[in-house]
Amino acid sequence: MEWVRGETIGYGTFSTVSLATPSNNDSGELPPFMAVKSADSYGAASLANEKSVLDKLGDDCDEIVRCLGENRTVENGEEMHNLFLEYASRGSLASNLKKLNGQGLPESTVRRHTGSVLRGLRHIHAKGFAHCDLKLENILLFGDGAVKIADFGLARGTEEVTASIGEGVQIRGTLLYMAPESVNDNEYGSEADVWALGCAVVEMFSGQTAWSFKEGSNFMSLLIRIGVGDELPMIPMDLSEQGRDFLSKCFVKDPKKRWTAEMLLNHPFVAVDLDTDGSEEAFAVQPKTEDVSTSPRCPFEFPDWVSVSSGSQTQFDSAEERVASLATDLIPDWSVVNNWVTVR
Ligand SMILES: Nc1ncnc2c1ncn2[C@@H]1O[C@H](COP(=O)(O)OP(=O)(O)OP(=O)(O)O)[C@@H](O)[C@H]1O
Repeated sequence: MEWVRGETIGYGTFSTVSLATPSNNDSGELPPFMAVKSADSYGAASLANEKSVLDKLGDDCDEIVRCLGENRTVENGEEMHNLFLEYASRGSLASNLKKLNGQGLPESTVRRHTGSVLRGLRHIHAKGFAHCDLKLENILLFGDGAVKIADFGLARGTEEVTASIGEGVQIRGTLLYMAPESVNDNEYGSEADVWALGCAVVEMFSGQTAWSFKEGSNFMSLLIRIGVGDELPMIPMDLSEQGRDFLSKCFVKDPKKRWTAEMLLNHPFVAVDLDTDGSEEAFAVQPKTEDVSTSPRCPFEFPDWVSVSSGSQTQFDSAEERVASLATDLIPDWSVVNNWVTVR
C-alpha cells in the first residue's frame, strides 16, 4: 500500500499513532483517512499480536476498530512496523473527558457508550479472547457516532487465563483498571474486562477514576485495596439506581460471580435508553445471533507475553503474600503518564 504519514494523533506505551492517507486509492478500497500505529522493534510483538487478534475477531462487529492492513517502512534508518486502522475522528473517550475538566458525561450518553462497549466485549469474549487493557484511552469515538474498542496489543486467548507458570509475578494493563483476580492470581480472563468496564463507566459518569489515587501515592497500597479485603471501587451516589446496580454486578470480587458481558447487555442500565425528557424508552440491545461459539475455541498462542517478572517465586499461599511480593525492588518500569500508572 502506498501511503503518506500525517500528523501524530496519539501515543501509547508501544507505539505512536498518526494520521495516514493512501496516496494511490483509485480502487476506492481504502478510506481517505486512516490511523497508522507504528512501532520500532520494541513494540513489534505488541503490534503483531494486535493484528493477529483483530484478524481472528473478523470484521462483523461494529464496536471493534477495523484493521485495514499492515506494512513495514524504514524511517530515519530504523525499521518501523505499521498497522493501519480505521480512523476515529473524534478521538478517545479519555481525550473527550479531559476537555470537560473533571466533569463527567450525562448519564444517557454513558448508557449508550456502555452498551456499545458491551457489544464489543461480547464479541471479543465469544471469539475466545479477553482484551486485557480496557480503559477510556482505548475506547474510540467516530464521526458517525459509533463507539469502538481499540488497542488489542495485550489481548489474549481466554483459554490461557492464568499467566504462564514459571515466569513469576506478572502484571499487564493499567493498574487502576485491574481486577482483584489479576492482582491476586495473575488471572486475565473475560471477567477482568467486565471489572475494567465498571471502572470505565464510573470514570465516564463522574470524571474521576473509580479508585481514589493521588499522583505520588503508594502503588502498593492501591494493589492491596484492589486485591485484598472488601473495599470496592467508588460507585457515584448521583448515578441512577439502575446505574449503581449495574456497577454492583461489575464490581464483584469473585470473578465467577461477576456478571458476563452477555448478562450485562440485558441489564436495564443499557437495555433502556433515557430520553432527554427523562422518559424511558426501550431500544434494541438484542443479543446478536452470531455464528460464533460462546466458549473458547482452539488454543491460541500468545506470541510474546509482555510483562514484568519479580523473581522465580510463582506460588502464593495468600493474596497478601502475592501483593507483598509485588513490592520488591525487582519490579521495573512503573510508568506514570497523565496520572495513569501503567505496569508492563
Ligand atoms: N484508530 C484510531 N483513530 C484515532 N486515534 C487513535 C486510533 N488508535 C489509537 N488512537 C489514539 O492513539 C492513542 C494510543 O493508541 P493505542 O492505545 O492503540 O497505543 P498503544 O501503544 O497500544 O497504547 P497502550 O499504552 O495503551 O498500550 C489512543 O489513546 C488514541 O488517542
